[in-house]
Amino acid sequence: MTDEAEAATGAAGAATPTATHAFQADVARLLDLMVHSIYSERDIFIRELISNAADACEKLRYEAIAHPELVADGAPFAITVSLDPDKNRLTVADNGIGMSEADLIAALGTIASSGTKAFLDRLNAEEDKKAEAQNLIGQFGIGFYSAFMVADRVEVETRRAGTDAAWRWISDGKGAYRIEPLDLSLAPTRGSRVNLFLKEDAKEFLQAYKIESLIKEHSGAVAVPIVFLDKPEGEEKSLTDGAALWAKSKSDVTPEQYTEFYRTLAGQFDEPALTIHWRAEGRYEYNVLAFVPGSRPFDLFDPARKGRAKLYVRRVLITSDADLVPGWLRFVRLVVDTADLPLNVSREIVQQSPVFAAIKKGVVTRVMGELTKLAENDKDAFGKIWENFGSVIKEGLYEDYERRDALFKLARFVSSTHPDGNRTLADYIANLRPNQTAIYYLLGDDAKRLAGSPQLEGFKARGIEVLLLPDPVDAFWVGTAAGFEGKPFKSVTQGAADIKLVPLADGQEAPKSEDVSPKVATLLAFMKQTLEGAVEDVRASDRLSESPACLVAPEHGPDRRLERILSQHGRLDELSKPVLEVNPNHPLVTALASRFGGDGDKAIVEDSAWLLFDEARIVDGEQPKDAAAFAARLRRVLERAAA
Ligand SMILES: Nc1ncnc2c1ncn2[C@@H]1O[C@H](COP(=O)(O)OP(=O)(O)OP(=O)(O)O)[C@@H](O)[C@H]1O
Repeated sequence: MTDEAEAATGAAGAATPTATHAFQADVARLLDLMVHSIYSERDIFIRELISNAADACEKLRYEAIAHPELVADGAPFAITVSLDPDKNRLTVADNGIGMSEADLIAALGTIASSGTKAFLDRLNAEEDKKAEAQNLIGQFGIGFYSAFMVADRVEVETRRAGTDAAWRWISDGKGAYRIEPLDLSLAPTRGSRVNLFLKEDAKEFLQAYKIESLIKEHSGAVAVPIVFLDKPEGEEKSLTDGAALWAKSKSDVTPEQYTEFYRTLAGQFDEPALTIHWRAEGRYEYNVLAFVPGSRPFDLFDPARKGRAKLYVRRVLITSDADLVPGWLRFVRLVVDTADLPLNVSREIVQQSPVFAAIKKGVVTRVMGELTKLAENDKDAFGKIWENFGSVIKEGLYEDYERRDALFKLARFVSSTHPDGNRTLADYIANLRPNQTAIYYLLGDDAKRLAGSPQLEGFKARGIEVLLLPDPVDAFWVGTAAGFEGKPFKSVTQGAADIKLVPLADGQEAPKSEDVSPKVATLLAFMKQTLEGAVEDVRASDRLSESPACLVAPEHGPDRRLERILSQHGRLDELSKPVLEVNPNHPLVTALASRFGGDGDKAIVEDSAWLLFDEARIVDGEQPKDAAAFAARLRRVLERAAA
């Protein structure tokens, strides 16, 4: 304990005794990792503490709108980082909101940071946890607890703005922390001081040049000025001015500053894939700085589908969680600052105002415009964005009717003829075959497996391109979209294939399904009878050329993939029966047709009908209908073949 700490405990301890609290189990686990491991990326503690200090200042700036007395001392917001080499101490102090005793218990004993939660989830999912942690830690905003990577004791001295009580939180990061009252004469006037007593192997963080360069590198874009003191009673040195980057003109901002700012904003430590910075002028005026991340944020597929957008009104942070982009753009990280919204109403009311709606619309239009421009001018850069976020942007095809056409122009697809992706619908239309009347697609859950689907064979033979749609959202937009450039979307697994009029790619004439031999027709009728209850129909196919059979949905039934998704989510009780399409020219089918007759042969044909049906299910990614019966049939057929 520091000298001051002892004095304070002595002075105020009599009135309110020191209380010891155990850390929440998850925190204890996290701390154990911090305390016992040496991380190559432990530098990050400084950016985390500065980011908390900046948040504390922004919170107070907001509260002071309704309660100006909270900042009556008139001290400008600042973050001070100071070193005391004799005491082995590094301090990050702020004059922000501060914490009450209850705040301390709620904030510094539990997992508050979403980044920390995600980090722990990843660890849970990994086998070799510690080794993995080392690689991961820099990518997550793991918050306050990162202090224990470099400190063997942390003391937080804090006073909630506007109150007359101050507290000291003390922990060595080993399972418990204590909170004791702090004499006001030793406490900050408002805000917090986070004192780190550095570990033996972390003395490098007492070197002024090291800390200065870390702060400039990681926290240069923080919106509160940062001051540095290399020793007690040393001279204050201003490291950053806390000017709002978004309010500067583009020519005054370097790419490094944009990247730093993106990292603080996104809590993600890669490079932004696209930076969009503009000032809107006209009816409403606002500054926007928006980024498309270089990689997927960990919460991209959270059911809440929330983004991270900061709304400032005249430099006062109103909320870090503003509803400024629709769900399908939730990966865009952005700041909007405007003078056109009122400051003296609640966060909720601000976001219900027509001005807010107009800004939101302006933001979405601009982001869409920039994405479209990038797609035209730099295919590779756009391709990377699409790879990370295409499956999210496609949600807009379903949800945002107004922007659907613009989104269709943006969308990229993998197709049967272009397995590497990057196909636009315009490319598709330019590649239509003679007499082709629709844009064909195949839904599934894995583009690679889709590429091998038997349902594609007849299309391939005719050189018809088929879009392979592997994302769950595809099943929804494709079912509601009217089409593109006058061509409807049509599933290749639904109804009869209407491709007879399209000539084969090799110029040969395709056999027609209606021309099947009487023997095959009899076989199909028998198969239908055998599979009764499991299929709606058994019929000759136009879409197969190599495989003997496949399953498709009835003409007016929903796509089978859509049905499966709905049933997995409990929104459909019963799947509709599929149609088994059989290739009338396949050697297996013609052989079965000619053997069909005697009683013994009937048994083979029965087994074959079920096996073909189950095989088609397996190829579609499903289980055989009855695994034991499937195994018995397969064995019987193999025994015969081996006899
Ligand atoms: N300097 C500070 N002033 C006031 N409160 C603080 C300070 N530092 C931490 N806190 C409180 O402790 C909580 C936990 O901090 P931590 O850094 O672990 O997560 P976080 O900052 O909430 O996470 P995120 O990085 O996702 O925003 C904060 O939410 C805040 O309430």
